[in-house]
Amino acid sequence: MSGLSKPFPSDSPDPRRQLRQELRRRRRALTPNQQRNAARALCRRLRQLPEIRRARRVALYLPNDGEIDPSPLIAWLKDRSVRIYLPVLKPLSSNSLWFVHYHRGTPMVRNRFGIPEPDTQHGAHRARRLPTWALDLILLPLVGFDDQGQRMGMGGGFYDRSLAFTRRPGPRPRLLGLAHECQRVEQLPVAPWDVPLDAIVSDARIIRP
Ligand SMILES: Nc1nc2c(c(=O)[nH]1)N(C=O)[C@@H](CNc1ccc(C(=O)N[C@@H](CCC(=O)O)C(=O)O)cc1)CN2
Ligand SMILES: Nc1ncnc2c1ncn2[C@@H]1O[C@H](COP(=O)(O)OP(=O)(O)OP(=O)(O)O)[C@@H](O)[C@H]1O
Repeated sequence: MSGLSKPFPSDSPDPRRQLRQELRRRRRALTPNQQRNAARALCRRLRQLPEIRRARRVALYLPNDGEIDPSPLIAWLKDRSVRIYLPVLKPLSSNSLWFVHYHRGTPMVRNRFGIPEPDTQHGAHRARRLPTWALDLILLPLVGFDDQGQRMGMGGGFYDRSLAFTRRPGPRPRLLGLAHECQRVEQLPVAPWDVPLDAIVSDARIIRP
């Protein structure tokens, strides 16, 4: 690897990586009871937001690694005839995401990180995939956030790559980042590829940048 593409010399630890580890450790330390209460408080807040009340097509995620759980919303969304989508790792290591319709009976497989996702090996998947610009709303899992509305993810750049188009004019989904309140930090560094969010919602607050 050339020295230029390396953000930090290999003999000094990357501070972003250390912070990510610490924030992931915090959310994994939450008890099942704390997780359940946080998910309820989060979903109560989300149900009040215009972004979600207006949406017909919503992408969410199945929680992993202690992430705050948006799945209590699923029944409410279905009652409103909202179509639900899940992120799927795009094959051929482009490190970006597809969004695939998720319903009762969707065949699921575990991706390379062990997270269940709709099985795109099945012939029907093309029809169930929606171009990302056509979603009304994406709920993104966050590892960290700050009061300015900046976010940090798992570090793969999957969401950033998949949402880079939102900086250009044209139709685009609203973006809400979701996190536990314990993932809030004073200030996160901003990277040039970081896609701005419309809001961040935790179990304790809503931040609109
Ligand atoms: N629930 C959920 N689904 C999601 C994401 C997410 O963050 N949360 N993603 C958001 O991008 C995508 C998957 N991205 C991920 C990126 C890294 C790791 C992860 O655990 N990395 C390990 C290293 C694992 C390995 O390389 O074998 C680690 O950092 O410890 C997991 C998911 C799509 N689906
Ligand atoms: N639009 C993009 N095009 C190419 N590479 C990108 C893009 N966005 C991010 N990346 C790369 O992805 C890597 C991870 O980015 P970063 O640490 O910001 O991830 P993250 O925001 O925590 O993850 P995620 O977006 O999956 O939630 C960076 O090294 C960056 O170079």
